[in-house]
Amino acid sequence: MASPKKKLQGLVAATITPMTEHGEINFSVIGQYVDYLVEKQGVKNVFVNGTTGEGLSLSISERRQVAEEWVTKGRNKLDQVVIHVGALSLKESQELAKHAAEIGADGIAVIAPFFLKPRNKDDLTEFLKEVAATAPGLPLYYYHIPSLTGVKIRAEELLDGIQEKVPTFRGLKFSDTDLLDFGQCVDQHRQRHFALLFGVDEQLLSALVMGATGAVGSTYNYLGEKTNQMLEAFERKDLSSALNHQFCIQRFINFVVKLGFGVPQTKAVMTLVSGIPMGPPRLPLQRASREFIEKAEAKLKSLDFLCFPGLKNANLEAS
Ligand SMILES: CC(=O)N[C@H](C=O)[C@@H](O)[C@H](O)[C@H](O)CO
Ligand SMILES: CC(=O)C(=O)O
Repeated sequence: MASPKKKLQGLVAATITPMTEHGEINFSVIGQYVDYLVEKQGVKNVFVNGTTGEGLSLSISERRQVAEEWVTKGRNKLDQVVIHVGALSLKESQELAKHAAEIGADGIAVIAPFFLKPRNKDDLTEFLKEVAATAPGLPLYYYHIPSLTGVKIRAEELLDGIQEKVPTFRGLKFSDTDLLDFGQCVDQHRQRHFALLFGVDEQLLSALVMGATGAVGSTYNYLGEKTNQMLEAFERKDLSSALNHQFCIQRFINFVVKLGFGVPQTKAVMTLVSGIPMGPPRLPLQRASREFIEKAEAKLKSLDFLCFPGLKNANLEAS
């Protein structure tokens, strides 16, 4: 049975899949990437092969290899490695779930199949149950991201009674801006101690107020330290500092969103900030433009000055 003791909390970085200029996975930098997250960003949990990791654009064999590399390189360094195993084919999801269990991952996450879609909560629960059954020792998280899957089944409804059907169910990653739905996930399931992880980084503070137990996101790769400061301020009930941190994060995200922000741009920003080459994305995504990179770099430098007074960020200077 999935161990109930290790609750997934705090920040979870949605990992990028580093690629070479030729579009192959660049496994050689993952060890360095783990160290960077832990040492420079204070982030000790990862969510592998999700949206940011282009998980659905990788082959099953690549997904297995990426998962293995994170588990291996993260050993004794990371707290939890959660592998996203969602796929259009139940068989593929099951294969990936079984593999995640074999390699010693700490949990699995599953998005709703998004081509031939579940019609309702029961169909979706059935799918999750079948995936979960192949990894009975691993906590399972539902990955709710309706803007990308088009599956709009409300999370609050899905949660209702799910543990009776999927005993390893432990929570969800909620990547949506519907705080009524998210709030009701918290409110109606207090006794269950689910991990309710928010996935819209620019709105995390609102979700913390609503009772989020943690967050999974792309920006924690490079704004992890900053976001941790927000979490700490929130913990000590210093809402005005927490809000200042959130606004600082918003200023950057708002700026890049206006330029067009997605996985290719996340890869470029992470390369810039960490110095670790993330490479281009895989088709159909196209690499970020030179213009985007220059503007994002200038913005990061100006925010460094505005939001981190007295803090020298050598990583930015070096890029
Ligand atoms: C659609 C998408 O990729 N969402 C990510 C996680 O779910 C977020 O981490 C965003 O990248 C982030 O909030 C910036 O908008
Ligand atoms: C953001 C996130 O959780 C993902 O990339 O899957």
